[in-house]
Amino acid sequence: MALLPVEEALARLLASAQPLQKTEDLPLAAARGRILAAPVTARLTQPPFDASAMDGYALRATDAAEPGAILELVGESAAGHGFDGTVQAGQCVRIFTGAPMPAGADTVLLQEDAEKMEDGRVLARIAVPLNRHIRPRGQDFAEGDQLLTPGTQLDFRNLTLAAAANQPTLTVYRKPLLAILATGDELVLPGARPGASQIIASNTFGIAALAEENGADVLDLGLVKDDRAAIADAVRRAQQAGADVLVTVGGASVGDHDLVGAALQDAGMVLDFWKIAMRPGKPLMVGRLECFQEKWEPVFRPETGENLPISTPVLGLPGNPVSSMVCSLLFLEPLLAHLGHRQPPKRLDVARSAVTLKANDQRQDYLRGRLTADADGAWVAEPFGKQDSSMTRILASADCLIIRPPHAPELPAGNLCPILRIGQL
Ligand SMILES: Nc1nc2c(c(=O)[nH]1)N[C@H]1C(S)=C(S)[C@@H](COP(=O)(O)OP(=O)(O)OC[C@H]3O[C@@H](n4cnc5c(N)ncnc54)[C@H](O)[C@@H]3O)O[C@H]1N2
Ligand code: MOO
Repeated sequence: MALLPVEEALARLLASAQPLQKTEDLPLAAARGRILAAPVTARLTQPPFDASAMDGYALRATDAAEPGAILELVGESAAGHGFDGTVQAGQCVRIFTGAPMPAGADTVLLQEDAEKMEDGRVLARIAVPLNRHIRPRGQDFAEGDQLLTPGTQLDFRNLTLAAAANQPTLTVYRKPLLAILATGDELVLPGARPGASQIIASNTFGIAALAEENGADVLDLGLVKDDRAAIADAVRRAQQAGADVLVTVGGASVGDHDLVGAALQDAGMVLDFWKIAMRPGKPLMVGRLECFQEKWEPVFRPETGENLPISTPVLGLPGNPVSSMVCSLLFLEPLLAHLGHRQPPKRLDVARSAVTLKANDQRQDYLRGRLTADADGAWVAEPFGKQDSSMTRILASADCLIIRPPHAPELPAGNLCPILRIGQL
């Protein structure tokens, strides 16, 4: 059977999954990184009044048209305490940054350009043009303005704006819930003393970290033995918890103990595809669990007028840690972004290969490599000599995956090749 190309597999996975519509209201302080689900509208006009942008004196520009004008000081306007009267001809009011402009005044004399005289009057050393250092009412936004649109990822910039718009809570999309199930009789948790033939289960931790970086919550279903009934039972736990995505780890290949595909189908998974033209990660399995939970409302599609049942995507990842992580980067990350209405990180880049890359076979290869910058600041990628998909230490040292398309001819050193950046972006 021909293996499915990576791009086609990803397109099929994304096409079968609908962005989640569940929302929640969060206080501003808890909303960082979340995706807005409803527009943010200004609940007031900002600034709410004409305000001074500097410390100085508010006056009428016609009174200080020439340097050397002398003005009578009649009061003070401070932030939070405006001046109640009206500035008349020949008068000025002490004013501070952010304070309301008093009625009658139409400009501000900077404190550094003024001199307080012994008799209490104020000398303007310079001519003061009209409207100096005034922030007009509504300069930032007006009540009712739509300031942020759904789909915006909330960060320090737009959270400041939402707060200024007097919105104490924001409606955001709920985080997708990813359930992770690791299978294998040989697995024990980190910290345990492994018996003969046992190994430490590491994949869950990397997958969970990547999922959380991509805006998901994680439900760790723990370690499950190579047993169809036990695996199917764990799948039901994921469904009962309302998981939006299920990831299984291990048991995806063809060995006698690779039972995950059968167990998932026992639990109601409809298989979409299995085995991809990629290395590492060939045994990746993708399917859907139809769900019957009441809390999962059907999705209404206005384009077609139909109600679709919610179906939960299932990714069956291969057990080798590097295969698991490469499949998570290529498939789980874009899937979670799609479900959560967010943009996945921009990992695709190009680099010059530091070595000659050999001709490739039919599987798209993702070689773990190190990145350095050349004298011009362009990336140079060097693959590690060993590419075994069990080697976590090499994965942890890798800054990139060098992509070798199917049937790519030999690429002499110094030529450009596509890469996925996997270190700090
Ligand atoms: N005859 C064939 N054998 C294999 C094929 C094949 O096409 N024909 N494919 C190979 C490829 S490629 C991969 S990748 C592996 C994937 O196998 P499985 O998904 O069935 O994974 P397991 O056999 O369960 O485990 C593989 C390896 O990874 C370790 N493992 C499993 N889970 C974890 C975990 N949570 N944390 C850390 N390590 C884990 C497991 O102990 C094994 O060493 O199959 C090849 N075989
Ligand atoms: O494709 Mo497996 O993922 O070689 O290691």
